Amino acid sequence: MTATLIDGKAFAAGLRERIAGHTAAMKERGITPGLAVVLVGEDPASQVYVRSKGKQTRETGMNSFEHRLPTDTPEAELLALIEQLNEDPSVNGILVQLPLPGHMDEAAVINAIRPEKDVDGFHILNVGRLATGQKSMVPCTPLGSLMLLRDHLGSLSGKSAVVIGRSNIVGKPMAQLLLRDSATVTIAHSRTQNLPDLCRGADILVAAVGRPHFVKGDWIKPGATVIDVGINRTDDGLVGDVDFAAASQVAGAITPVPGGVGPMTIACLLANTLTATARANGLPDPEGLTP
Ligand SMILES: Nc1nc2c(c(=O)[nH]1)N[C@@H](CN(C=O)c1ccc(C(=O)N[C@@H](CCC(=O)O)C(=O)O)cc1)CN2
Repeated sequence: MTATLIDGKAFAAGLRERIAGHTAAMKERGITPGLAVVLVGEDPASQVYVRSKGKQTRETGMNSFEHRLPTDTPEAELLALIEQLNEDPSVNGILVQLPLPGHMDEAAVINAIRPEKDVDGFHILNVGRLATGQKSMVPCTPLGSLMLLRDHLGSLSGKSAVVIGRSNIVGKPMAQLLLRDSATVTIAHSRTQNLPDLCRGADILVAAVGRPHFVKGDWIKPGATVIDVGINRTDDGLVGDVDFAAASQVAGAITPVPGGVGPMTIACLLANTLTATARANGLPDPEGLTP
């Protein structure tokens, strides 16, 4: 392997330490940040993520409120819970774990969260604010990826970036953040023609396509920085969207799976909760936690 390993697990641990410091300072002023996480159903991966979110929230000194609802919960009941959390002053951040059961309208549920408590950054107002360069809540996985990129590369200005994937959770906001840092951004997807050639021109390659080992080693520009957002459970265990063994012979730097972008997602959720708490209390945004 010739590429530098971008250690998201270590970076996330450092970020959580800084968040714990900010949280302790807030608590001295009588303010305790609170994060409410809502899980509908019993998806095994979601249960693991929600458990980790609660644990890490408590470890950083924040209040954690967990709400678990059965799979067949009527949407109206979930919306009523969100309304209750919107009104609760001890709750600064609200997250509804995705995916939701099929009978629920994801957009309606997300948009029921008060935008200033939308620590996922998925509410339509936060999406619009991010796209227009206004102060917003920023989706956690792209925010974490941006932090890793900046830490490794410094300035992203003028770099050529290709984002593979156009989801609302990762691909689109990732492209917005890269653009905001003055990278030249292309969003690619399953219908993009000549994808390997397109990727070969990228200084920064973000793979968020949800297919194991989709990006091959010979798609990578020598020396490029590769961010693998994929989390694919296979018979060989958890693998990313990038063929790591091959890509790490060509790339300049690469995130592993596990231990790359994944741990940054929850750390950035805590960062967003702290930012939401600061804003709710008329305090400046804590340093280094927002783009
Ligand atoms: N409301 C949301 N739902 C979902 C989001 C989200 O940001 N908001 N993202 C994903 C899942 N997710 C957090 O919810 C998440 C995914 C992965 C990890 C992580 O730490 N991954 C580890 C591996 C953990 C494992 O063994 O499974 C890693 O990559 O090292 C944390 C959070 C979908 N839903």
